[in-house]
Amino acid sequence: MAASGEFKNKSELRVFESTDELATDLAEYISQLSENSVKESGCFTIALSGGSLISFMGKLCEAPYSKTVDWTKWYVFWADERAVAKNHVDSNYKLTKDAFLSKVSILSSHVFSINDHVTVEDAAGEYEFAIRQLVKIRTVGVSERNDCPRFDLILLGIGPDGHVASLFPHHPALELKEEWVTYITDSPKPPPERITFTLPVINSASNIAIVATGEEKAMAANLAIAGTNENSDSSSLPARMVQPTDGKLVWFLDSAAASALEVSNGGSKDAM
Ligand SMILES: O=C(O)[C@H](O)[C@@H](O)[C@H](O)[C@H](O)COP(=O)(O)O
Repeated sequence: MAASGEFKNKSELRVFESTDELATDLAEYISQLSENSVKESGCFTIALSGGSLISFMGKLCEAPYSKTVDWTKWYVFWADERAVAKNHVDSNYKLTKDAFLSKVSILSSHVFSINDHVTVEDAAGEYEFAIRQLVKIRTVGVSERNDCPRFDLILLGIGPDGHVASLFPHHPALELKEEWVTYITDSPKPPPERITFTLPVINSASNIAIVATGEEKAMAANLAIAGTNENSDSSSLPARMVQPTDGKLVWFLDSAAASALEVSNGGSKDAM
């Protein structure tokens, strides 16, 4: 690791010289959380996003993790999904299935993909209902501060515009307080119809990781991490609104994505 450090609200920043190093550490991080959650509650609930993130999870499919992770205890969800058929090249489910799910032994009954046969509105409603049932029986934990699900880990990417999941700058979906899942029909990043966790659900997770690689993410990552201007409109940068209420946030950046970070302390980037 090139640098690491803790910053505001006990969040952690990890910067890597290469995406390969990042992927190695991300696999170890996820496997540790899985082990701890299985010990504590008998299962591991993880929500994934789309984009490059999934390729960085590839090392989990290799030794030692392929054998040491207790895959049968995993419950897989999506923090966001594009409203396309599951075999469409834009589908986050397809991306995850091809690159990850098909290579490890997660039970198919533990994979909570989003219905692609109904309208985006109905699919969002069904997905929230499914999560509510799992919260009721405590397969998914519940936040003590609100009635939100408390996923063991939510993995997010970030767009150059600072979006996370399918929560885009200035979008009214950022304001939702009661809903767990919502849908949008006007995503600036194609495809336009998407289903997404709301901020209360993201922020109720026990652990949140945001993975950013490449120079085009550098400005957004800096603004979200340094977040110096408290008075600025936070909805202009959804990633800055990721603030776990009672959990831990870890940023995984490669050196290109970390290149605009204004904070640095002898290379440790921990003066935030
Ligand atoms: O389905 C999606 O589009 C996403 O979940 C989205 O939030 C993604 O994670 C970011 O846009 C980063 O994507 P990249 O890592 O590919 O840039």
